[in-house]
Amino acid sequence: MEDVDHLAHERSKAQFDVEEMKIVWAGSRHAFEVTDRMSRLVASDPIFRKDNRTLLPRKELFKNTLRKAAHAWKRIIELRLTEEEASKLRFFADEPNFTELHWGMFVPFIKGQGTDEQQKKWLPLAYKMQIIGCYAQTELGHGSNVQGLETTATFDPLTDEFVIHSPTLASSKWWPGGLGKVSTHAVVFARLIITDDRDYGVHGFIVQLRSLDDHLPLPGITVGDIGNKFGSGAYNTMDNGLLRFDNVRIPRDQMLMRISQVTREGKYVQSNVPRQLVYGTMVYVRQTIVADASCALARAVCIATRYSAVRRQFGSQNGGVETQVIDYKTQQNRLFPLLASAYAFRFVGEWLKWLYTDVTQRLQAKDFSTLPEAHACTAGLKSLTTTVTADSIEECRKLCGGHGYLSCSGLPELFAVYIPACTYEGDNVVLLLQVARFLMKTVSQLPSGMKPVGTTAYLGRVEDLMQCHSTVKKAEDWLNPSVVLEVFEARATRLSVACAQNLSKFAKQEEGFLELAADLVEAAVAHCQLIVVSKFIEKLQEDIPGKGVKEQLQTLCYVYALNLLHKHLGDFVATGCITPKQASLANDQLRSLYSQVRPNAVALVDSFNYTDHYLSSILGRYDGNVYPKLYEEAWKDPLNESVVPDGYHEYIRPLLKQQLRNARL
Ligand SMILES: CCCCCCCCCCCCC/C=C/C(=O)SCCNC(=O)CCNC(=O)[C@H](O)C(C)(C)COP(=O)(O)OP(=O)(O)OC[C@H]1O[C@@H](n2cnc3c(N)ncnc32)[C@H](O)[C@@H]1OP(=O)(O)O
Ligand SMILES: Cc1cc2nc3c(=O)[nH]c(=O)nc-3n(C[C@H](O)[C@H](O)[C@H](O)COP(=O)(O)OP(=O)(O)OC[C@H]3O[C@@H](n4cnc5c(N)ncnc54)[C@H](O)[C@@H]3O)c2cc1C
Repeated sequence: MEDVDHLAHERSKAQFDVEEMKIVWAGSRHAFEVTDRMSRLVASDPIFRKDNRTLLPRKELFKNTLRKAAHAWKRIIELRLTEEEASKLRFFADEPNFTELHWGMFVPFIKGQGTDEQQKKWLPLAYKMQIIGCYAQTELGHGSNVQGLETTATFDPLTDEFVIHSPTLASSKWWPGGLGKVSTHAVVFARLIITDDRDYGVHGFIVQLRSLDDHLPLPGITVGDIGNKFGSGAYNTMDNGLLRFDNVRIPRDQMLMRISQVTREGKYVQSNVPRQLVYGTMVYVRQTIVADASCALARAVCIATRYSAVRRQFGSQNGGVETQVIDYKTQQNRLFPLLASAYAFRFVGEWLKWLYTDVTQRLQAKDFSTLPEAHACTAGLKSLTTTVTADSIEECRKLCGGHGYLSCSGLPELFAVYIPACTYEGDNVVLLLQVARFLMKTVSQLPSGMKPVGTTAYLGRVEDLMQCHSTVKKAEDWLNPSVVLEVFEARATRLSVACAQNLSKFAKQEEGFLELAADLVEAAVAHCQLIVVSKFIEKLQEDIPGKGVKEQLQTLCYVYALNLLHKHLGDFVATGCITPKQASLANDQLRSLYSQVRPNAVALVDSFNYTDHYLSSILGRYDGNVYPKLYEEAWKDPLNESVVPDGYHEYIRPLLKQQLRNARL
């Protein structure tokens, strides 16, 4: 009972309107209403229970996932859910499975790359799940280097077909989710080869893999699961697959032909659009991954914050209660920046969604001017937010001490499910190098008078930003958005310009890129952090209703920015943006901001509006009733089904007897 009181007391200290903050977090009143309804629907349905997930062997685990996915689809149809509601329902069901790839990559790929006729043919089948699709790009030998893929699609003019073939072992498709055991169809990336033996590079094709009658692989197709992955439960609910083609024939009209076409005569026709549009689905998914990062981070932070308020260690005097661990400054210094990051990533995710919608509309009007920026922003922010989120989930585990290591804390499985986000949809370092390429191009165009726009507009003020020195004289001076923004802009500019100057010393730019890659990645990170800070500041310019809500967000914005400044002090001081004295004032200010966050911390994580079902964590329970539930949970473990364990007679008893005999000798 004592623990329950702890959280009620915490909630009573909040200095803002939690219900209004829930709406800010959700993005709108409508989004809040849908999210809330869907999360409760899932939580109240016993088929979606997940407390036994880490204990199931793979085959049972997988079958159970299929059951849940089928049940989710049944509910979506029965309740006539909208696309938005259906996607929320799948999100809260919280179990990686083939439907993510079907709805998240297969359908978007056909929408983005298919002609009107192709969309008319394939989309209705996919929407009704009469076919199930996946995204088969990566191969055993190549993932990052998409241009290096080896699968071939050779046009045969005699039969008007493409022949899909895996010429080497390394060309086997490897990793696609949903491929191993479920998908009937795949979008397959293959090198297009036309009769003249000319290689036209990588293109997307729809290939049927399994019979729609008995689910057996079609002739020429070898397909299976790639095996167990990191952690128990976790991402093993997904059938990541392998796939080989032995001269499999598909009709010509199964090459996705919105961007380029092969005619009946075998002529290659390139529409008047950049060829990079074939990567469009990756841009789309990277943008959704940024939004998901804030959810995963918020989930870990919610668990760690509630538990830190419940957990007490040391400090008891005269038999009184001990100190809540959340009151230790070290705990605050580790936890509150993560809380601030969850909010920061939420807002930058909202902005990125806007950017993606904007670039999509422009592309439809044949305006390709913002495509490079959209690629750089989605790649860079995907990299930044997933790296921070993965590291932060592990930090939250440590913040929960020993109990964080228990499966029932929810953190080990969250970590195991989340960490591949640093790799899929582009390895995070490879993606940062793309951002660096974009920055170097922008800097190199400055002398010709080119005015950068969008997220690189600050580089247009390169001369000022190379010179400026922060004016901060006392700690409170850091509580000024333009002061904060200026130092982040100056640091990003100076790191980029230094890289550009070093690059110019190389005779061949590509050699310079290889040699300076580590510095280039640091410049890219600085640029991406600046985007997050600036979008948080922009969010604060909006009219935000609700008592105290804006003030809390302001505090979190400064925590986010000043903590980054503290962590990357080397950059800020070495590039001369701030002095060591100003850095120390920033740290003083940060400490005082932690004191402002402290009474609001539990309410700030309540604002995520997560159900106990979604959190699946005894440490993060809404009611804070941790110890009795931990005790109860321990007894549910299969090892506790018998008092004396299996194996006692074979292995423990003889050992003990042996010891006894030895002792008597
Ligand atoms: C219950 C919990 C749930 C958790 C939440 C999960 C939800 C989300 C579901 C996710 C499920 C995961 C599924 C995973 C799927 C996958 O992983 S699919 C495979 C993804 N693969 C990759 O991302 C490969 C990464 N590699 C690349 O993207 C590219 O090859 C590259 C490295 C970016 C480019 O290499 P390069 O050789 O330089 O490229 P070129 O092809 O030569 O292009 C050069 C120019 O093109 C520009 N460019 C590159 N990419 C794009 C793009 N996408 N859009 C626009 N422009 C692009 C590039 O900047 C160059 O431009 P210039 O310099 O101007 O020439
Ligand atoms: C859980 C999961 C799900 C996936 N789902 C799918 C899917 O549905 N469909 C699909 O097609 N693929 C999928 N993938 C594959 C995924 O997209 C690739 O694994 C990813 O793009 C990374 O490529 P890679 O494996 O070739 O890594 P590699 O490129 O081999 O990376 C290995 C190391 O080399 C470094 N490196 C590589 N190139 C460079 C460079 N140029 N400069 C500096 N360092 C470099 C990387 O940073 C990394 O440290 C999935 C992967 C995972 C883990």
